[in-house]
Amino acid sequence: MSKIVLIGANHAGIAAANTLLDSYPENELVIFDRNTNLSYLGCGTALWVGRQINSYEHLFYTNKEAFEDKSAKVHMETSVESIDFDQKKVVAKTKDGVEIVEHYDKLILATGSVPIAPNIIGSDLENVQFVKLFQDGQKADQALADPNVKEVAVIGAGYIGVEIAEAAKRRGKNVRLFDAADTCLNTYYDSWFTKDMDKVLENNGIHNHFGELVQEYKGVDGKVTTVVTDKGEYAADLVLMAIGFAPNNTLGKDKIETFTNGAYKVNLKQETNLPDVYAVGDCATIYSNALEDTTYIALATNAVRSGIVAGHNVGGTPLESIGVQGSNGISIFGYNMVSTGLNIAAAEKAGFEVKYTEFEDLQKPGFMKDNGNVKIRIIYDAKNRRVLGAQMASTEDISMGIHMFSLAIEEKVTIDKLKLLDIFFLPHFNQPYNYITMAALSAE
Ligand SMILES: Cc1cc2nc3c(=O)[nH]c(=O)nc-3n(C[C@H](O)[C@H](O)[C@H](O)COP(=O)(O)OP(=O)(O)OC[C@H]3O[C@@H](n4cnc5c(N)ncnc54)[C@H](O)[C@@H]3O)c2cc1C
Ligand SMILES: NC(=O)c1ccc[n+]([C@@H]2O[C@H](COP(=O)([O-])OP(=O)(O)OC[C@H]3O[C@@H](n4cnc5c(N)ncnc54)[C@H](O)[C@@H]3O)[C@@H](O)[C@H]2O)c1
Repeated sequence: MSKIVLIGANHAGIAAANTLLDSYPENELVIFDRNTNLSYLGCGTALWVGRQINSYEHLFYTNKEAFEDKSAKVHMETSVESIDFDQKKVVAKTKDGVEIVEHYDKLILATGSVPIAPNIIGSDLENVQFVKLFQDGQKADQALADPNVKEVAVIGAGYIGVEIAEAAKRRGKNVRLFDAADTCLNTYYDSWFTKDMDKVLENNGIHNHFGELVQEYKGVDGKVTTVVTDKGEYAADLVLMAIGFAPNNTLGKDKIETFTNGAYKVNLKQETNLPDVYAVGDCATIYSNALEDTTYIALATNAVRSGIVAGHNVGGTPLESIGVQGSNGISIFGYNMVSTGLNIAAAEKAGFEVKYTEFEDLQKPGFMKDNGNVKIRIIYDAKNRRVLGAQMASTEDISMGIHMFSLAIEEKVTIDKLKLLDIFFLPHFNQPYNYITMAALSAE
């Protein structure tokens, strides 16, 4: 029997805890989390704040009691302040200032990520906030309910920014979306796709300010009123900041080996360089099959999988992660985009000699009603023809197709293997000369 201490009870920590409690109940598990809630699905923030779903109630999928029922000791609203890795001891403080000391045989760090705080004057003004925690969602929701809040500025047109800009627009606000890059979602998609999403945003009334750098927030009586950029000044009653996540590495950064961005470096078993210390989710690195190297990708899906892997290793069953492709998707005003692996910029940055093939067509035969256009691009290594990435976009639900490319990247499939791949045909779903086949066939 081992005593296991787990720090952080959100998606990664929960997956690790459930794996341990369900498969290795003989161990003792102590869980710490500094928040009031656990298991909040951030992916639902924009849906709820934008009133595409009525409330936040179902955005939590478990609670403290569920872990206590399985005999875990759970300390909520208790922040771990320090770890003595030599003495195998963690020191935590409850919200009332009471110190708790726990020794461990094995430690799992699941402390997640923190939003990157841009260095902008006036960031401490009222109604300037991040969009990460449930509490952030509540604050944004309340601000949007205020009829005096008419102008909303969103900083960062990545996944959170684009989603929350849509939400604010759905709440009837005048929305400006700022990004340093010259298009939205630039880290996930090539401009052939992002330019379409830029148009979708504009057509739905969002003002895109791309290639524009925010420099200052000005306010009156402590409350934000204005966003100042290198190109102009704009009224803003609410500023929502989303320029990415950084790993929350405060507890271990001095002792544990870290990646370039500070994430705890882990191997395929989620082990850090310190014996009996594991790291999972957004605070840790991950192995990318596209890069064939270690990288950092903050996604709930990765968090859950890494938590399961760590849970088994800590429990005593050796298990290696199979790596990830960073598969992701977004749906904005009915326009869907999905991607996996590397886009062209990321592949070139990683040193690949890149080729790509693309195709655009109706999803279904022309005689079918309710039919939409589909765009697909497949990126491959010019030298060994290995698939490195894929992107697809449509008003249709094309989401499931990207999983095939995820597996293709994982299994190092070449573009040529996809040319005559057996893909079924039924008019309700696709065309006999479907877009995946057509893109692959036309690869140079
Ligand atoms: C608005 C939004 C939308 C998103 N949408 C998606 C999506 O659609 N798909 C997707 O795959 N991903 C999405 N993500 C990303 C996803 O939420 C994160 O990748 C995921 O939450 C990572 O889980 P985690 O458990 O590693 O870290 P976190 O969720 O950051 O959790 C870390 C936990 O550790 C606790 N903690 C930290 N330090 C301490 C300490 N010292 N003591 C005690 N407790 C501590 C925190 O309180 C927290 O509960 C979204 C994120 C946001 C914010
Ligand atoms: N649908 C999904 O899968 C989903 C949804 C939300 C969040 N997430 C994940 O959560 C994490 C955080 O999301 P996010 O949207 O904060 O990050 P992100 O990395 O998706 O986007 C950050 C954006 O901010 C921009 N940026 C960076 N510095 C800037 C600056 N100084 N000024 C202006 N713009 C700047 C970047 O160009 C980028 O477009 C990501 O890993 C994301 O994948 C995923």
